[in-house]
Amino acid sequence: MTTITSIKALEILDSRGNPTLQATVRLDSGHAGTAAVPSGASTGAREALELRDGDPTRFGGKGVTKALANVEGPIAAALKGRDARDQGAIDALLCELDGSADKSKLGANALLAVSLATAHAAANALAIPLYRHLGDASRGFTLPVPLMNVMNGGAHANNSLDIQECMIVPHGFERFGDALRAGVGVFHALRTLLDKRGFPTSVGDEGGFAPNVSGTREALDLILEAIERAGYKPGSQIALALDCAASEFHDDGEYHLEGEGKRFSRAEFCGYLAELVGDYPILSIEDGMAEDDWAGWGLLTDRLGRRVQLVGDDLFVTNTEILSAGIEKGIANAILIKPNQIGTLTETLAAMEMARRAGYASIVSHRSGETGDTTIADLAVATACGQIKTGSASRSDRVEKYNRLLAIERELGADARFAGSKAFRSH
Ligand SMILES: C=C(OP(=O)(O)O)C(=O)O
Ligand SMILES: [Mg+2]
Repeated sequence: MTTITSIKALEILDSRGNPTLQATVRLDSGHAGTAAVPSGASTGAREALELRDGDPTRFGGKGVTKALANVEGPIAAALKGRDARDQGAIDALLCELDGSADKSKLGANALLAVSLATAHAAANALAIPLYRHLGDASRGFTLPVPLMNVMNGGAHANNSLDIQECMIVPHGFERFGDALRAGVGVFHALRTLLDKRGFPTSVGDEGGFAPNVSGTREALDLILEAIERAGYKPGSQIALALDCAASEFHDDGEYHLEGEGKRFSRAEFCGYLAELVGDYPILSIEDGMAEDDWAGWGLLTDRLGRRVQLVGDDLFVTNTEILSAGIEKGIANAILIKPNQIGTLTETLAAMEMARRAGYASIVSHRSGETGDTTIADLAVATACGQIKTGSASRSDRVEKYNRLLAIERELGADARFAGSKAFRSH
């Protein structure tokens, strides 16, 4: 009933207009599962490789013809006849087929599209939602707190803001739907406020506004004002989070905030972030130091690790080998989870489990180049990790994930739990 009979791939477009892969896995029962892979802009150097064609005359080298051929060729041949319910064995076979440390032979995009589509196919054949197929009903299903990126900067917009993401965190609510409604209310209030102050209200890659503010503080002041104008309490109901994506402005051992005209040593940048934490209700800072500056990460964790969530994205790239080294050294206290950084669902779940055992939080995340695929919403609920980062409320590629979470909350009814403020209590 769940034996794989065929695998097909389709080149589709992501939210930046670049080609990406969608795979469909069919089973002998007649059921099928489809999934599409996203694509990052501020990628970590140690991410699994996204296979691109490199032909500059077609989509500037970003074509996926080779990855598509790998799905329909060697991957389909090897997986035909396998049981889609055995995700671990399917993913192990995918890794074995590729055989490289960074998935560069077949491409992490080819592998992930098939890995996720297999999970969807199995769930469909079993007639259960994906979160039930991936999760453990005995642990219960928990809706995550949304980390909503309302102000875009860095590699995600062409404005003056060096910090890549300024997010709102609606954690002080009883239900996911209430938290989302509050977050969206702030987004609308921020649009009105920016318009009033003469800023453009066009948006960046993740759907947040992208004004030319004078620096991080002006961005955070505007967001705090929007929270109040929307009728919510900053801090206790809606807090703030940052993704510095600091690897993007780390050069020659220094951190350069070009938009603010400032350069910092690692200790000074640590001090800059500590002052922000002192002055604003910031719950979480992602990539506050560059991925190759582990000494900086040590400083930052010593200074702020007991007060705020410190998230490794480019730092850990959803990779258990790198995460275990970080845990050993005691750096950061949370990991961002992006399935396409590692290439299979099983390896993604392994990173989340390793984090959980070490007391590190996991935040399931989109990429800046997205599709309508909503797998990450089910993944966040299935693992009860408590947090999801999937952009703002103004682009359908982001809204799809929020709408999927609303549907799950409705479906779970009285069994639906919301992670709320508890998601941040470990620090
Ligand atoms: C989502 C992010 O951006 P990208 O997909 O460009 O890495 C991020 O850095 O957390
Ligand atoms: Mg990041």
